[in-house]
Amino acid sequence: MSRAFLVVLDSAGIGGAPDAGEFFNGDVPDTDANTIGHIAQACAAGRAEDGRSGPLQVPVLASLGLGAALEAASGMAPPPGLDGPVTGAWAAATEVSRGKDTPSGHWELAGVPVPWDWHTFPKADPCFPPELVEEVCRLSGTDGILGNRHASGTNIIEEEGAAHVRNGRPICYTSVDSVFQIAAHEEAFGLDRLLELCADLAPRLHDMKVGRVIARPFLGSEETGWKRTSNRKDFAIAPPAPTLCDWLHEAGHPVHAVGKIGDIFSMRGIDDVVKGEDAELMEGLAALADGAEDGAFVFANLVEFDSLYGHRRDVSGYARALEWADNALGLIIPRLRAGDLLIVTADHGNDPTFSGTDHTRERVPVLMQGAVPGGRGLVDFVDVAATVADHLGVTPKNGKSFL
Ligand SMILES: O=P(O)(O)O[C@H]1O[C@H](CO)[C@@H](O)[C@H]1O
Ligand SMILES: [Mn+2]
Ligand SMILES: [Mn+2]
Repeated sequence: MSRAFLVVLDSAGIGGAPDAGEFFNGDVPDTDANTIGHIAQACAAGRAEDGRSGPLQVPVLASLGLGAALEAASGMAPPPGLDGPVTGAWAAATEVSRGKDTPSGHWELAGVPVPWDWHTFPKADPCFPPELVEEVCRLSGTDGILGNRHASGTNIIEEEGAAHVRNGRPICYTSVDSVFQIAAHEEAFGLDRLLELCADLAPRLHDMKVGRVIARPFLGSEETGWKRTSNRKDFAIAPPAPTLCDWLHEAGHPVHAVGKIGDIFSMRGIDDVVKGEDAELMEGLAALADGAEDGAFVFANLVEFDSLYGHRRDVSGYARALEWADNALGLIIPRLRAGDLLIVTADHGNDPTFSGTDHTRERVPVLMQGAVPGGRGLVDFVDVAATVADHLGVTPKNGKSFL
């Protein structure tokens, strides 16, 4: 029996979402956002020269069909670096869930579109209701909170880090996503205390249809600067129905998660999880390519495209990360066995050339190694789940297989 590997490059969208005009960064609709397309254009124009140079160098993703998927999704002619011959199987997928966030994207890729409207907090200052603030204070034993507004996570640590270390109040903030995020110093506040606070708060926020409470621990000082650590933890609402992980798990297939996947699916239908920074996750993925059992499903998320570069609007950084991942995937592919299927995709966009600091509503690439080569054109997110299930001999509960 063969295996299936589903790798999500978090936020690597390819533009063209038909409903992008209904999603915003500040006052600007996401209509023209195109994460991969705009990064490739910036690279080709010499506008992404920090730590790298010239056209985007992603020969593996390009030969799997990234440029073709980009063109099918958005009509953009593939820029230099994405314009070579295609030998893989590819598609461009459209999302229907009403959120441009990580859980919506992943659940729908796993066969379960989100049936509800997420609760988001108003772009006001303060943005959280007083009862919620009281609950945070009660649970954390503090006399107030810091933040209480929409913010970028790295900016708010700059703004509130010193006060936090002085008065011990947790830094609470949100974004256009359905999230309640708490940043706290690992030593001054305590990592375990932060994780416990988030775990205790999560049920109340999930009842409000807030998708995630996210612990954002950091270290450092005002003098040396602040740095977020990889001890981030997402306390996500559970998927509304059994997902691809459950379909396969119930049919007796081992399911291995890499990265945030365990949190996103509340560990449902998942046997074990590899954690760490993206470089460690990529090593974990390579080890699973070598060692995962026959019939296994390996589901990986690489988050740093989004967290380190997309939200920070860092075009060179995003391009460097894509080039690094392309090289690493090129080393993993030869380690796959005959009959294995690898799908590389994304969960939403986060165009680093775009206005604001939030995700962007986009179509995503579906690049396949191990399927019959050729283009499948425009498909649905749920078709990815159907394809993986079909490949492993399990009848999909949703979607159409590409095989
Ligand atoms: O700016 P940071 O803290 O990275 O936050 C970002 O990360 C959140 C969860 O992925 C998003 O909703 C966005 O707010
Ligand atoms: Mn994401
Ligand atoms: Mn994000």
